[in-house]
Amino acid sequence: MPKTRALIIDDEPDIRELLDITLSRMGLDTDSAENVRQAKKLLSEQSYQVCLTDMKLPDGNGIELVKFIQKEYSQLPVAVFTAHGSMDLAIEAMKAGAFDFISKPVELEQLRGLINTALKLEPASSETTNSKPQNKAPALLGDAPAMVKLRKQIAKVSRSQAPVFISGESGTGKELAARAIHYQGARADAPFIPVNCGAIPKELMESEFFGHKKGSFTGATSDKQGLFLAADGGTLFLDEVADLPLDMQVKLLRAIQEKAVRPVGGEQETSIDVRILSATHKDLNQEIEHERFRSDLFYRINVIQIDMPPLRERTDDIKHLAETFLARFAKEIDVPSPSLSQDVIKELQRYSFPGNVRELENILERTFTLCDEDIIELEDLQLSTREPPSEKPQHNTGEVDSLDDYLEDIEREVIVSALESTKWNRTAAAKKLGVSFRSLRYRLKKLGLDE
Ligand SMILES: Nc1ncnc2c1ncn2[C@@H]1O[C@H](COP(=O)(O)OP(=O)(O)OP(=O)(O)O)[C@@H](O)[C@H]1O
Repeated sequence: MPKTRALIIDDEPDIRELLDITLSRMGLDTDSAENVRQAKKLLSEQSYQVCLTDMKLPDGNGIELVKFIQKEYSQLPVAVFTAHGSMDLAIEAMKAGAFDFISKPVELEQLRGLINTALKLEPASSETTNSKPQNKAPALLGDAPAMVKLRKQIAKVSRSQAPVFISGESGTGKELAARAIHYQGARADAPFIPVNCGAIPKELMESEFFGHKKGSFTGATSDKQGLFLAADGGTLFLDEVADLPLDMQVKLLRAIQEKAVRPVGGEQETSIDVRILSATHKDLNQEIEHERFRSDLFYRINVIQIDMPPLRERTDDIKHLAETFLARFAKEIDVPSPSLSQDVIKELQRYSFPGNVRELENILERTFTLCDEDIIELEDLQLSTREPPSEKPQHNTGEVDSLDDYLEDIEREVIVSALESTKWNRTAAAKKLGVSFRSLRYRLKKLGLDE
């Protein structure tokens, strides 16, 4: 079997030698070039699996070379060396298509990590449909041109280590897109850690992100790892990133730039290798204008931006999405999937869906639960009477930790009481509760009471 081959481009002989030794010890064959001209020649003669290039070369610069490789050898991951602290060039290189960057002086452990990640990349597929299973990431459905473009974009950025910022209205599938990027990329076997930045109490934030040492504050009864370390080797998804308080934004920026974290109450920094994906439904430019979000952090996390299209702009996808959701609900309780009447489909296509795909999913779940017929008709849908959902509350102000859990507890209590009073006769209990048998069966399953 041919050995894996790497191309090293740097005009300093010492660096070339150091890289050559390190990569050879990792079992790679290497070639080196001291300028762009030599590099292009080697690229035309040999096939490489990874390429490392310096930024400043005697006859050109690294970014031009990255662009050239992107165009001519798009399968080849190329990483650039940057002077320590010159984040601007690193970001520019990643925007141009570099797979990653590494600061000089090169830390060998970081270099090995980078090479290993690059070698895990499978050849890019030209596939833009969703027939390919994305193991742990549910498919991003939709054949509208915007969705086809989006999946292409995701396939491309999943081959890079660049931070990606995902913008889009609530419920458009931002988390789903983040999962797809992670599970299609070289980090798929490492953890994907999603964190809702708006849901962490302010005073616990630092410890949640960076961990803490036992005894560092009241309540710290043991060491805690923190989200960055939990995501080491994998991806940290900062959902609702606009909700981070300003002081936390500073600390986060530092951790991302230094690629290291220090736990609360700890002395030592630990290096981390985490890809950062982030999202918000808010307009971050506006947040920056109002000084609620730091522009330096935005610049750092928004190396590549992906925009999720709202559902009302791709109405042709609604029928397929709706049928897929119904089939899933039906499968969960092992009944045949009902179909949608033409009027229902038209009505759904007319509706503006302020809550996007999540709202469509919720509407259908409710309709499926309440309707016993094989065909769902307009009156089952009750769309026109629906109020657009209001903004999600940003903080829980009352004593309820989660409204969903709270409502589920009430639902469970009422159902159990009805079942007890009917000696667990589900048909009689459904009647007593004024719901259909199928609806009760669905709820029992959802609440884990179906045993
Ligand atoms: N294109 C799609 N195909 C299939 N399901 C989708 C699609 N887009 C969104 N969904 C589903 O809609 C729901 C909401 O998606 P998701 O949580 O990813 O949205 P979001 O943009 O992150 O929402 P929020 O801004 O509220 O956090 C999920 O159940 C998800 O599976």
